Amino acid sequence: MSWLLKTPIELDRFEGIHGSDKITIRHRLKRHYFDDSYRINPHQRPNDKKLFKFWKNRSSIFKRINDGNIYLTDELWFSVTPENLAQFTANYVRQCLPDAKCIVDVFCGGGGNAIQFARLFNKVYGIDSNIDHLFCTYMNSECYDLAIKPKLLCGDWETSLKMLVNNSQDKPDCIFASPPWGGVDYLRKDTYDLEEHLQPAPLSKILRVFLSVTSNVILFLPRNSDLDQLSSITQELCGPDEKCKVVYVKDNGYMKGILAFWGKSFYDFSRFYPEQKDQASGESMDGKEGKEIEVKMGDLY
Ligand SMILES: C[S@@+](CC[C@H](N)C(=O)[O-])C[C@H]1O[C@@H](n2cnc3c(N)ncnc32)[C@H](O)[C@@H]1O
Repeated sequence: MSWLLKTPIELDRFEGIHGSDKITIRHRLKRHYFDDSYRINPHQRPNDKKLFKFWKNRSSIFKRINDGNIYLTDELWFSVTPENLAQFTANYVRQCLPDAKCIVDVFCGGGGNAIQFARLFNKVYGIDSNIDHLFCTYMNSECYDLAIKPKLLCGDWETSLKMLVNNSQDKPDCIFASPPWGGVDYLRKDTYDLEEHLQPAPLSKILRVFLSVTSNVILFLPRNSDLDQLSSITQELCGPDEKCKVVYVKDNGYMKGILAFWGKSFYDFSRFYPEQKDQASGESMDGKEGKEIEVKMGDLY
């Protein structure tokens, strides 16, 4: 079993794994490394036909995917945040929080967002309960030439976040999360119920936990999310005067979802995007209306 000792995986990039979990996780990571599990051959269609449309648009997921060094599980094909959008989000957070050092990406998946945050912030943590996804984040970070690599925590979102806050000297300045929307059927209904369908917990629970750590929170949610619900949950948790800013984000002309922002630093949208005023679909800020923006490469550099 000497290969167990020789893996080039930097296990110290995986934080807070302990006891028997630690041994299982290390073993899994090493096995994936030596089997080269989940590496995408960009020229070969996925076996599952349902993934075909994602494969056709693969360079919008990771622009470097055609170099052959990107890793995805079947689930990640449709859940990684497209690179333009992840880049836009990271740039926007950087502009709004110029002094921020530490960002936590809860539900980090294959690293779409975590990688873009790591380009701009000193400390980035990624949390996910799926070790195969964390392996993909690790490998994908390698091919993005990052000076700062995300630190990864494997475990349930709430326990891992608490562990991070209690055991680390880094105080999160902002939490970003792209929680699972419950599969590709999320558009079947006109309005997406954020309390009933969001996983792994209702919006109010996720938001309550996040806001107990930092007042700067961003969630990536379905485009048909119930905005009245967003508004009432915001007021219930933050008080009647607090606001949630909603930005509708498009990529390639296609509406990908909404970014919901909590925290005063995120309010003044038009300061950064005066040219987008004509596209605004409302005055935003109270969670009932939102602005719409086409995400482009190079925004906010
Ligand atoms: C939509 S994906 C995130 C995609 C990510 N933003 C990216 O760009 O790659 C949601 C992730 O949540 C993770 N997840 C689901 N339930 C979880 C839980 N209870 N605790 C932690 N992670 C969880 C899944 O494994 C999945 O990787």
